[in-house]
Amino acid sequence: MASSRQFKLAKESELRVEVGPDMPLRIRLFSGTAEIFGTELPPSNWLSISPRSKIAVFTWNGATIELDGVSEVEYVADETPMVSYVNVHAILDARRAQAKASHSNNVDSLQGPRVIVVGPTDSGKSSLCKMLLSWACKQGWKPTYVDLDIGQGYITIPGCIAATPVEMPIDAVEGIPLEMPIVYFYGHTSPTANGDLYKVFVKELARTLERQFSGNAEARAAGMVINTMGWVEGLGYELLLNAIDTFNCDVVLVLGQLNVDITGLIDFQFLLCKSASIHFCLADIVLGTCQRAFAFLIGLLLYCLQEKLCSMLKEVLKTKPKVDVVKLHKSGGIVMRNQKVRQKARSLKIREYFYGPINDLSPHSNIVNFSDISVYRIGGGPQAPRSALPIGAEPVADPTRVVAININRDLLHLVLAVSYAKEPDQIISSYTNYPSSLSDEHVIVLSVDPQQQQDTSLPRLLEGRGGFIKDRMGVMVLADLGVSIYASKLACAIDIFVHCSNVAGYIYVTDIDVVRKKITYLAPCPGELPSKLLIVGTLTWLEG
Ligand SMILES: Nc1ncnc2c1ncn2[C@@H]1O[C@H](COP(=O)(O)OP(=O)(O)OP(=O)(O)O)[C@@H](O)[C@H]1O
Repeated sequence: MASSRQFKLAKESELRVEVGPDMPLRIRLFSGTAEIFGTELPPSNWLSISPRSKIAVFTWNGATIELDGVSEVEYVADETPMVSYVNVHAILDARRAQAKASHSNNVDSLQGPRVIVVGPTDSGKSSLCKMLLSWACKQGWKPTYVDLDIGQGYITIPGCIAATPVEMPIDAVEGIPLEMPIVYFYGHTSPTANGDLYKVFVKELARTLERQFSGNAEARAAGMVINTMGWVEGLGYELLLNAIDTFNCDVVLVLGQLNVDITGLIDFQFLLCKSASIHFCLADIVLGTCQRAFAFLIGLLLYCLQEKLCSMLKEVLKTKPKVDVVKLHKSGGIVMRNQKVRQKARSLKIREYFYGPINDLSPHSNIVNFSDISVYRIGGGPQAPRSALPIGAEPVADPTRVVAININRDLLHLVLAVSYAKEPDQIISSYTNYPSSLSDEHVIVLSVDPQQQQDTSLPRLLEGRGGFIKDRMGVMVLADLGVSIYASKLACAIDIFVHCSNVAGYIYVTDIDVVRKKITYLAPCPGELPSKLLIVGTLTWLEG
């Protein structure tokens, strides 16, 4: 659909648009008021919406919207879940005010709402997060956005766990301005690559935010909005529970309930045929029926997943009366994305990092010698020798071990993170915190020097460097780095803290010259890298 055209929206309706793959689409508020995912459109100005975007322009009181350029799909829908979303916002707003008042009155200071949005893939989690954040900003709050979605990360690039304060409604084109985001580079787009490392980063991020909140009552009262992955079964579910617990969440919003908007589907069907004056032929009817049946089945699947997720969460969280689990409809405008489309979305997000959301940035190509940088992978390598493990236990890979890797052509087309760490052992380091008195809560297997296997005295262990903690065979295992393991039936509760370095940014490897030992990379800005310590995962990108 090309050329300029207008849509008159009645109150509480929305214009849904899917931009084509090649050209941006221009959009303008002609009259009335309207918003894109919680951010109001400025009057009269044309906005350029990036290719492949799918957006909804919603109006509370009625508006006329003008479009200019090519789109794949555009239609108006008057059934939306927006009223339920804004009701959630109103409750969160009241809790923020309560938290602020408790701080000013010097009574026991309450924390602002910590909302986690969960649901299957394509249930509208990121869009709802944007709305809740933008509406909160409109009321003058500065909530913290936490993005745990390594598959379709919004704050920087996929493969990261990140957080940033949001100080103004999120720009529909440019996204969140990133002043000082906290970013940990996990390096993979699936948690199966290293689920333990994912948890380590989640814990570290929660701890860092907690520290910031303790010195900033305003940010604490504004609370957090946490986006999550769409994987809600098996390990995905375990990681959700872990996140709810680690961030001390008190509101769990479960998205995905079936709300099949039949009129929307029919409209969509018309639009697919790309003609307003459509003449149904048999093929159209068959195609339409298949699509409706397919959409219905997908909807049913989502419904089952959401029902199951919601009842599982309610059951598990019933011991925590302060946690509200709320089920919400997903919007009928969301189109399911297949693996290929999701991969393309990831690729666009990485491109956006280097070139900007509207191609307004110029990345720089640089060349360095192999000897000028060091590349590390996190995870892998044996945790401890078999001889040092408890009888019957198998050595496992250490999820937080930092391993130096050889630079070779395997790095080609990978995205690497530039660590803020000064030394390799600062990329991830850990320490233990022993309680002042012992309790019977845990049986701990602690590590000691293999040469002195009988030396299991606590003072000696205090000198050791902690590794990671893992629940195995009903015991907690603390594997020490450089010191191997010995089972000692000590009854005590200990905390292990893992400190991870934030990352400064990313580079993309465009060429490796093994003969001249030189690496060519793309960086967002010119000049030397802020650190020579780089982290690699499995995140690839093919430019173009
Ligand atoms: N009301 C709507 N109308 C049209 N498109 C929409 C609407 N709401 C969301 N979308 C689009 O649908 C797509 C999926 O939505 P969103 O990213 O919010 O889902 P998600 O659950 O976070 O997905 P994922 O599981 O991949 O993280 C996005 O491109 C989003 O812009």
